Amino acid sequence: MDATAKSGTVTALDKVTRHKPSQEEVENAVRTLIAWAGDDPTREGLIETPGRVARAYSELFAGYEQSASDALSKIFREVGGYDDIVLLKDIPFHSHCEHHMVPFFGKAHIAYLPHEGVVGLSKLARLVDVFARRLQTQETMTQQIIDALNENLNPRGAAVMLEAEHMCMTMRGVHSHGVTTITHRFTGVFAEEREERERFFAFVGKR
Ligand SMILES: Nc1nc2c(ncn2[C@@H]2O[C@H](COP(=O)(O)OP(=O)(O)OP(=O)(O)O)[C@@H](O)[C@H]2O)c(=O)[nH]1
Ligand SMILES: [Zn+2]
Repeated sequence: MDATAKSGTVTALDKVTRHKPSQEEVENAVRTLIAWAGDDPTREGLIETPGRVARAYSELFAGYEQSASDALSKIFREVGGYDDIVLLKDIPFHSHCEHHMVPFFGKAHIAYLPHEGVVGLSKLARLVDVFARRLQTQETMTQQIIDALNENLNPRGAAVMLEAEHMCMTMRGVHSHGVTTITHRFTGVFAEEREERERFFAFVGKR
């Protein structure tokens, strides 16, 4: 799959493979940016910076090497017949906007109504991380998370809400501080039944 496929829906569940530039190419690119910003990439304080930035990028964009289906592959079917809502709220995430490559960060709230079993709770936080650690828009990330839930868990319903602050609006450009962007998607029973949506909003404290 090429990098453009990641903004799709179902195909977004898999790892994104693409030509990976060499370490030398990456470090040269960072040197160019430092010089373009107006500093001297050969001065002592900056000499190791290109290597550090490359290591930091490996971590911040590790999501390209991961897949949502790996995170959600283990299903527990023995839950004593439990089939009511499973909701994780306030899952912290940090991502980067694809327009400016500047951080946006906030909280994700995820719920599903089990059908064929449940997943380990930590896996839902891992799922958010897989997509957060890529270049994103908040809308795409919201859609990718709910697609992954539906694809891997086949739940009776799924709900995802993200609330985030975008540094590209705070630190530059319009300089609007304290703005929270909220995105949400509902599928299955959550999309069909207002009562279920209300329950979701009540649990996440948005009612
Ligand atoms: N819809 C959406 N927009 C985003 C997201 N992150 C950043 N943006 C916006 O992307 C837009 C890019 O607009 P452009 O006009 O192409 O770029 P720009 O000149 O840097 O825009 P300004 O930020 O207004 O200075 C801006 O309005 C950002 O606020 C996101 O997750 N979703
Ligand atoms: Zn931006």
